[in-house]
Amino acid sequence: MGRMVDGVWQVEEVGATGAGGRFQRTQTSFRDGIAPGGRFAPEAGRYHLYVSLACPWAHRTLIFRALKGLEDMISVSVTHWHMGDQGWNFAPGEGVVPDTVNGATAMHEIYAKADPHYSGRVTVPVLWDKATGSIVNNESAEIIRILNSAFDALGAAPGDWYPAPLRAEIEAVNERVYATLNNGVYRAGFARTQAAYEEAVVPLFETLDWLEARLSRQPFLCGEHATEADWRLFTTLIRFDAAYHGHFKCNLRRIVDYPALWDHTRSLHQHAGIAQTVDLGHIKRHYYGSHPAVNPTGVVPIGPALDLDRPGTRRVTPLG
Ligand SMILES: N[C@@H](CCC(=O)N[C@@H](CS)C(=O)NCC(=O)O)C(=O)O
Repeated sequence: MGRMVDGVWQVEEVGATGAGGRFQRTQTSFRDGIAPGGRFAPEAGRYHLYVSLACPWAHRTLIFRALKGLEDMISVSVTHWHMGDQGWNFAPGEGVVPDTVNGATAMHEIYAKADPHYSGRVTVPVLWDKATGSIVNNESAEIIRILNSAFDALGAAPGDWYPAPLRAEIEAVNERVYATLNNGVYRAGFARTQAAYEEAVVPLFETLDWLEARLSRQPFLCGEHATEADWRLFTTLIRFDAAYHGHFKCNLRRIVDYPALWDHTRSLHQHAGIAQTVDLGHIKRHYYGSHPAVNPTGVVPIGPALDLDRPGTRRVTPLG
């Protein structure tokens, strides 16, 4: 684990903390879009995704690549699950897909190639442009919106997961889910004080209760149709019982204890192409193995036994 300072990799401890032992996530820095006539134009074969199968933010982008049928248009490299001194890297391992685009052995080389003076965190996902040799975007919330529509004219699969009539509601749900759940699990897990932990974990379970009530009334977060908001929730829910419940001490309840949330999770997991984006082996080995301050032995639990194949009852279709 580490960060870059003026283009040079520096090793540092995982889970950088701020005031009062609170975990603080830093802003991402490459924020371009893909649009006809722009610096980054839509083109089949031009873009490449760097992901970790363990990472919930990277997982969103793999899901959108699958939803939009972009597998042949956008290539992918998958990092090793273990984030050690070199950060995300391509050491050989089960499910690792090496970097055939830049031949990098670690992700910090990709950031240095995009900007030789880059300072900041080296995170996944990264959307890379093979034509200019640079990073288009490294913010998953923006990458999934790019994938949702930028390749439609080139033959991407139909389906708008961020439809105009539902945008305000999607944003409102995203805001709460991001703050208390997607990022809330990290705030609970990386807290260095009892107060910082409780400050994160209490609202986290309030949000799960709120979501359970919502999903008991309607199949998806914004009504009858699945949207981006459901997929953003899904990447946290699918990791919850396997990693966050134990490793990050989010253990008031499990997702399998919430009938509607568990059904929602299984329904999304069973949607075409999605199960192939989920790797619980990478997920468990990454979390339990990469955070020595949280789990010094690095021992990975064998459970839980999750029946992800029990049929979900919600039919996953976008509005548009
Ligand atoms: N805002 C970013 C966050 C991505 C992120 O934090 N990814 C984690 C992996 S789950 C990472 O790469 N962390 C490495 C680090 O912070 O050094 C996004 O959503 O794309």
